[in-house]
Amino acid sequence: MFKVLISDPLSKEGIYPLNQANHISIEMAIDWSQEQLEDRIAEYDALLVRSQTQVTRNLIMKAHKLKIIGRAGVGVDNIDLDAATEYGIIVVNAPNGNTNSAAEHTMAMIMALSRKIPQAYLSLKNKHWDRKKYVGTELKNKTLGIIGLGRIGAEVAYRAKGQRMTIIAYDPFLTEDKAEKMDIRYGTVEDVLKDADFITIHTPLLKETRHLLNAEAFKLVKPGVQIINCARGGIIDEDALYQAIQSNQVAGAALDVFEEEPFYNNKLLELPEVIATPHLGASTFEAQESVAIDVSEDVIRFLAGDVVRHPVNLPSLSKEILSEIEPYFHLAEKIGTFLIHLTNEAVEEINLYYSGDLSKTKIAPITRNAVKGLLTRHLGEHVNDVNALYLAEKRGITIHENKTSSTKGFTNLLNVEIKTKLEKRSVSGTLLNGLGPRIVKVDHYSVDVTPKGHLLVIHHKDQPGVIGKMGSLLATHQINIATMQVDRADIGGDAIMVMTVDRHIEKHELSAIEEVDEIHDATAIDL
Ligand SMILES: NC(=O)C1=CN([C@@H]2O[C@H](COP(=O)(O)OP(=O)(O)OC[C@H]3O[C@@H](n4cnc5c(N)ncnc54)[C@H](O)[C@@H]3O)[C@@H](O)[C@H]2O)C=CC1
Ligand SMILES: O=C(O)CCC(=O)C(=O)O
Repeated sequence: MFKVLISDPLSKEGIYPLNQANHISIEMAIDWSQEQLEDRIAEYDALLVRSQTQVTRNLIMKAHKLKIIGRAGVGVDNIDLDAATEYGIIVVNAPNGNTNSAAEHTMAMIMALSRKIPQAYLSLKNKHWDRKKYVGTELKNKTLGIIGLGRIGAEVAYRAKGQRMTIIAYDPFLTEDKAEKMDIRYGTVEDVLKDADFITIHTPLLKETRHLLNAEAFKLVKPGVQIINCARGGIIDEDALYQAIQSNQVAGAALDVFEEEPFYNNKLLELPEVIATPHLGASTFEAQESVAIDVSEDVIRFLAGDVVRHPVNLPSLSKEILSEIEPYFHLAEKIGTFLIHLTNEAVEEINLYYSGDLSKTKIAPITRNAVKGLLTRHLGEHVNDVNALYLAEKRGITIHENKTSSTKGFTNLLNVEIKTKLEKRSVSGTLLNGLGPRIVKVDHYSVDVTPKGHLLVIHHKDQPGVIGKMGSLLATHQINIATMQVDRADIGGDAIMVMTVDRHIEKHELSAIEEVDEIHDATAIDL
């Protein structure tokens, strides 16, 4: 039974798939303090959050069973992604479910700001009928500057065009061509700051976007500009915004997000030019149901061993590419496991050569599986495709991926080579149509081995009688041979035997094998 902990309010309808799933139990922790979370997190396999729970390194370090963190929403700035990756925990989010709601909220904020609706409502509630104080600004023919033209930014652009606004946008991925197709003006951040009557932000909170709107930026804006932030607190320097409003450089601001959340005191709210909502951009029934369904389904998929749809700390793959490369994951991992048993030295370099069909496909996920196979022998089962490359890099192991056209007669071939201070070892494998994975080369020896079960790899001198001696020796230890492959460099030279046997071979049995004169070494590999 997998235990899922939900620590922020999620839509009941949205978590229906989790409630229905076999082998999954759900526990709610909406009212738990951070200390309670840290005390109990070790019991859970999955954690589902919105933006409130702070998934810190400290929490992650205590989450010994945790395999997946689901963020019901877009921004993952409340999750320590580096720590999650380091501990092999996959993070998934729900990037599409709240786009519409966040864009609609932004439009509501732009209109409320331009027509001073919240201020007028408050005044009326306080029994004042004041029509002079609340004169607004039309949106028609005004310029809306959008910083961050991703999913939400683009939806805001479409809607603002409905208000007959002119749009200027900056996004590092926006090209002039794309802007032209969307019928908007392409500009730099400075262009947006200088030309816009309203500026709305739709970037994630990142190192590069922290305090993107700061005192320097407010010096560049059109006097009287109005600012909207429905993305993340911290993208605007709140002190600088306060000063800019007080000096009338900025006429007003509509804020859904703040540097510190939740808060009960923020000096910006003392300014009559500022209107605000408590992080409500995604708070609609539709968005909440949709994001909760998306993360619940990804958690179910992941716990069932299937591939997730919206990974944050792993590149996501289209269905087509995944179905093409997934069969190689198993082969790559087995090659890695086989190979690491051929050396007792520390690996310094891993070279992967992809040829045939493999040279035409996306190889990074296959590499991760090979590295996972290589590292698991010494680092244990916590190595997975999320942290394999990170763990290799931490250990100073360099990884080189190569695509080659030479197929050596195979339609697809993966050759993995490791280098240590003293030696270079390599194993190649292929996926045979209809027959599954095969190991076809061990160093320079050709073999044909199904990478499955208990293997015994023996390096020996090519002499009459060695194979017979091995058969009798294994028989005295009650070890049954299922398959055997032999290859040699030259007649009477070095040779290899790769056997599949019916059970795990113990250390003392390997020592007995190595006592045979013609045998150089014997290695047991369980795949
Ligand atoms: N208030 C709320 O309840 C909600 C807030 N959000 C926030 O909105 C943000 C945006 O969401 P989406 O549009 O779905 O994400 P997205 O990933 O589709 O778009 C973000 C865009 O920002 C751009 N960007 C990154 N750095 C930039 C920079 N320095 N300058 C300009 N553009 C930059 C990216 O290239 C990308 O196109 C989220 O990261 C989240 O923090 C999202 C949903 C609800
Ligand atoms: O969970 C929420 O309501 C916040 C949504 C949000 O900010 C996001 O999806 O990035």
